[in-house]
Amino acid sequence: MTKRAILLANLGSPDAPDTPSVRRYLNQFLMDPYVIQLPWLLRRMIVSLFVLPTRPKASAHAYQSVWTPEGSPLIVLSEKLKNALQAKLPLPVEMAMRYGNPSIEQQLLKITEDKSIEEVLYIPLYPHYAESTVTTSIEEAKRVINKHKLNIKLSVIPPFFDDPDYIRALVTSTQPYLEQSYDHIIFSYHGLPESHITKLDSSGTHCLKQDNCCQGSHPAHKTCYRHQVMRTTECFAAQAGLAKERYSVAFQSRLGRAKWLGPNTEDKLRDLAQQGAKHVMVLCPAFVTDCLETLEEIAIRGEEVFKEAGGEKLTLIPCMNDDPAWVNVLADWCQN
Ligand SMILES: C=CC1=C(C)c2cc3[nH]c(cc4nc(cc5[nH]c(cc1n2)c(C)c5CCC(=O)O)C(CCC(=O)O)=C4C)c(C)c3C=C
Ligand SMILES: [Fe+2]
Ligand SMILES: [Fe+2]
Repeated sequence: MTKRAILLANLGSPDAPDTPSVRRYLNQFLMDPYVIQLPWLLRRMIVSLFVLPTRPKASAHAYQSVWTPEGSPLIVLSEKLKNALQAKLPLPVEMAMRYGNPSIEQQLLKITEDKSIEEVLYIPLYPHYAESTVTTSIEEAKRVINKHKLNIKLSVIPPFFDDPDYIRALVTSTQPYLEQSYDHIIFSYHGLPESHITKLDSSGTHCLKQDNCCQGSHPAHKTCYRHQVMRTTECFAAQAGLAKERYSVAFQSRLGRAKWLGPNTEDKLRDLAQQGAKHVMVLCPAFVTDCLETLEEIAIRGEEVFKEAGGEKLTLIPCMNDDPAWVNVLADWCQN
């Protein structure tokens, strides 16, 4: 039988919540051509002239508000997930970050120290397809394998946005919150520039051409982030028995001047408060582990926006993190 190891891959955080560390992290992250999809010189100019002079300080401040004694929430929670999965499996399990540490290079080299490993089952921890998450993680793993001539087969778990096991785990981990009383739930997904989606539509006539283009089936949906988040929402609502008027979809974390997917989460929070909602709950299914974007952007800043507009309470529904239902799903995927 093939001897296999598991490598979970998440996005990554700065090494520390200070301005120089955040500057290094943002430089690595935003100079990735899959993230800012512009020619190198233009990307270099935008990152150096418009992002690095101011954003590292502001982001460091945001990171400080959620940093834990053990480190960045994203890294700490990813590590917990890895440990919970390792406890269920007789195979080596490692966790790597696309940006920062522990790097994909470091972890693939660690795995292949055991010369009997023949295959790495690679799990990018993103339910939905995007070049800025899934593709870049896979390409980085391939680069490392080629660079070090590693003698392993890389098998990749594809985006699992409508996988029934994933949906069931998401509903199970959310259930205690669904039982509370609330006015509305926002499914807040990380946003994307619209061009990241339209450029992958080989027909050139489908993606984002109409409001309802993401419904039904179309070959372009294999790489359509918007379709995939709509499917997750639809499957979740069906499984949890959520009525249509009790939830909506919005997109967070917009950056820069390009046109991003909408509606924007902050605008949605304001609208809901102005329509009289007092208690909103926010679920962020684009992330499987809590991170800056959930703990700071939604639970701290989102709550401020909601309250300033007249709302009373915002509840962030935690990501699946190391919930046993999710760990069991991952363990099944690893064994089959
Ligand atoms: C053009 C910029 C960005 C794209 C495209 C993008 C896509 C994208 N990101 C995630 C998941 C995460 N992003 C996180 C932080 C973060 N994202 C961007 C920019 C883009 N993301 C920046 C600049 C940052 C850093 C923080 C900041 O300065 O705002 C994180 C959290 C990291 C952490 O340490 O906690 C996650 C997770 C997805 C899923 C996605 C595309 C679908
Ligand atoms: Fe991001
Ligand atoms: Fe679409």
